[in-house]
Amino acid sequence: MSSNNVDTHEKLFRIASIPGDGIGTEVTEAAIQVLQKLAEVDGTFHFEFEHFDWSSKNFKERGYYIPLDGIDQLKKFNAILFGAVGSPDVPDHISLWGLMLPLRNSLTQYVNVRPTRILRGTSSPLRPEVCGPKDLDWVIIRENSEGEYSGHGGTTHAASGNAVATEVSIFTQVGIERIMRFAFDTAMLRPRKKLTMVTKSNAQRHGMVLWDQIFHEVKKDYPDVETDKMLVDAMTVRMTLKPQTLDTIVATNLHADILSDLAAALSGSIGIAPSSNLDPTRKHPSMFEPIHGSAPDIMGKGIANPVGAFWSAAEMVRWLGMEEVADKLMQCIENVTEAGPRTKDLGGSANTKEVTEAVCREIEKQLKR
Ligand SMILES: NC(=O)C1=CN([C@@H]2O[C@H](COP(=O)(O)OP(=O)(O)OC[C@H]3O[C@@H](n4cnc5c(N)ncnc54)[C@H](O)[C@@H]3O)[C@@H](O)[C@H]2O)C=CC1
Ligand SMILES: CC(=O)C(=O)O
Ligand SMILES: [K+]
Ligand SMILES: [Mn+2]
Repeated sequence: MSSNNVDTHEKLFRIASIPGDGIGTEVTEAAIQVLQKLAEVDGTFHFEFEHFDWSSKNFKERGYYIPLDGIDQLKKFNAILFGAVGSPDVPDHISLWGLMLPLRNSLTQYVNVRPTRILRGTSSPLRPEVCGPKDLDWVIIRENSEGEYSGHGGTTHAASGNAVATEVSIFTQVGIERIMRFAFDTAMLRPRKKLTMVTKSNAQRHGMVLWDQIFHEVKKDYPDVETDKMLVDAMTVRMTLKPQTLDTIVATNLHADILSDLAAALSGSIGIAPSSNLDPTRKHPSMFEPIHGSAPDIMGKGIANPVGAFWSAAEMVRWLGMEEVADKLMQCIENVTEAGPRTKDLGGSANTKEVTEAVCREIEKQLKR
């Protein structure tokens, strides 16, 4: 069927786009271009994008990131494509708590899935004998709603010259159990059926001990999953020196935030790493974004690697139920990481636009019916 002959049976997906700041806007625009090309060439589904200008620039003018009815507006969409938030002229805790974290919290996106592997044609900065192309293939399941990013705490006594600040981590049985079950379910779907749980339950003696206990309980329901546990400090060593011993990983909000940036670097670049902020109940839309931030050091230059945003878009397509299309999009992305053009972080000299156009050409070539 030609793309100008619209069939009423074609699926329509309504996507909210929140590009945010810095390179978030650059890679989101690129991802939308790729998704539109995908829909056009495949011809069995459509995307309708609505753009939300919830940026730091508008925050400075209006005094808010998300308008009062903003979360309700988002609830009408099938999914959300997010860029990044953060600007040198707004304190980072204001921008993160003005946009990113309220979205994850209000839409009960309690899981953050962060897969990492070495894409075709790229390599790890680790020595080849430590990490060959197939030696790093992980999925990090990050708790995305509580823990160290609960936002509870305060500052007092500032005027006394001895300020007191608390940053309270909150761990709940419900929150821990649901992330554990998601992690075990994820491990079950992977060939190695292997789950490593990360905590710091030697020094953090309450919340992390509860993590250990609940992990132990939930494990009984998954006899086919091979498990082990690591303290987060030692985990950084194992990720770096024995990457092939890991597969699925579950960790708290903070620990997994840090470990996933490390994972991205070990797989070649922060610029390729995707994430899915999921509401597994599907009551609310889930949100897809590269794991990187707004990268003020390279914003406006047009050189950001869009691959992390493309991979996130592929995960969105998968979440919307189109497994095969998602796989094809990943193949197209990897055909480009393999043959080039590549951006500077992957050792090339191409800009965002050139990589985006190359992926669009691959889609034309590979998906033409
Ligand atoms: N989910 C979000 O919206 C996140 C927002 N942030 C915010 O972003 C701002 C900058 O944070 P940083 O700590 O500098 O982290 P960052 O991820 O923005 O940048 C770290 C380094 O990686 C490079 N980089 C990141 N993405 C890249 C890409 N696609 N292509 C090529 N190079 C890339 C940057 O140029 C920089 O040198 C801050 O305001 C921070 O709060 C940070 C992380 C996540
Ligand atoms: C905030 C942040 O760094 C992240 O969600 O990855
Ligand atoms: K991001
Ligand atoms: Mn992060």
